[in-house]
Amino acid sequence: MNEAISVRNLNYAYPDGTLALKDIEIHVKKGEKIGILGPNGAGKTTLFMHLNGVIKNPDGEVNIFNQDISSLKTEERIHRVGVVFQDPDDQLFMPTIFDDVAFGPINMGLNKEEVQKRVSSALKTVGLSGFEERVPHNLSYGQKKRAAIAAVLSMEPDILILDEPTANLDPRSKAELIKLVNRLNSEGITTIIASHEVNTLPELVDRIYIINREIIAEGTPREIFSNWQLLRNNNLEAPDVFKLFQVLTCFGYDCENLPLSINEAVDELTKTIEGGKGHVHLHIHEHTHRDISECLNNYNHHS
Ligand SMILES: Nc1ncnc2c1ncn2[C@@H]1O[C@H](COP(=O)(O)OP(=O)(O)OP(=O)(O)O)[C@@H](O)[C@H]1O
Repeated sequence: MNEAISVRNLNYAYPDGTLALKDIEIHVKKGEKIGILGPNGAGKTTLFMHLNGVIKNPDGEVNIFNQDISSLKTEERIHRVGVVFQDPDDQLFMPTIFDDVAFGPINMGLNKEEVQKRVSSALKTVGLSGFEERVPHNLSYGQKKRAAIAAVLSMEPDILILDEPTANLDPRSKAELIKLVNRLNSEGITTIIASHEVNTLPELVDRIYIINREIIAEGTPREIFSNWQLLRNNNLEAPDVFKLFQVLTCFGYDCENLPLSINEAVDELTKTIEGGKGHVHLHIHEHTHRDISECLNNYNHHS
C-alpha cells in the first residue's frame, strides 16, 4: 500500500489525433509531495484526467494504491483522488457554496449529518467557514480557489492534485495556500502540484517530474533546477533566487547548496556572515540574521 500512484506505458491521443501523452511512467509513494512541471500543452491536465478516472479505459496502466483505476467504483475513485483544476469556475456550478462542497459527499452516498460535517470541516480547513450560503459566482478569485479546494477536500481524498494552485493569487493568499497544502500533506495526504510558478514550487514539493507529452526527467528540485539545458530545452526556468546565487557563484561566492527559496537564501547568507567568509565583500556584516530576514521579508510573504 506504500505506492499511491503507479502509471506505466500510458498513451493518449485526443479524437482529433493530437498526441497528449506518450509512454508515461510515474511512481508516487504515499505521503510524497510531487511537482509536475511542463510547458503549456505538455499533457498535465490530460494526465490528471487519467489519475482521477475521468478518462476511462486508459491505454496503459494507471494504478491507485495498487488498484486499477478502471476497477474502482465512482465513490471509491473520488475518495482516492481529488483534482482541483486550474480554473475554479470549472468546479463551482451549484447555487451556493454549501451545495458545491456537499456535491461530492452526497454522490458518495453519505447521510445528511455526515455531509453537513464534511462541508463544515472542509470550509473550516480552507478558511471559508460562514460562506455556506454565499453564491460562488460572487466570490473573489482567491475565495473561489479555496472553495474549489474545499469541494475536493470534503471527499477526504488520499491524493490531492492541484493544477496551478498559486496562479493569479495575491502574495498573502499565495502564502496561505502554500501553508494549507503543506499542512494537508503533513497530515498524510499525498500531494501533486502542477505549477509554472517556479519561485514557489520548491516550497511545495520534494520531487519533480518534467513532462512534455513524455516524461523528460525526474529529480529533486535542486537536481532539476541545476540542469540549465533541460530547462531551456523545455521552455522552463529556475527560481529567481537560485539564478541570483548562481550568478554570485560566478563572482566567487562559495556556496555548497544554492538556495531555492528566499528562506533558504536567508539561511545561506546568515551562514556566510557568521562564518566570516572573508573573500565575500558583502557590506552587511554588521547585521543580524533577523535584520536580513526582516529586510528580505519585505519582499516576501512566505515566512
Ligand atoms: N479536447 C481536446 N481535443 C484535442 N486536443 C486537446 C484537447 N484537450 C487538450 N488537447 C491537446 O492535448 C495536448 C495536451 O493538453 P493539456 O491540456 O493536457 O496540456 P497542459 O499541460 O495541461 O497545458 P497547460 O499548461 O497549457 O494547461 C495539447 O496539445 C492540447 O492542445
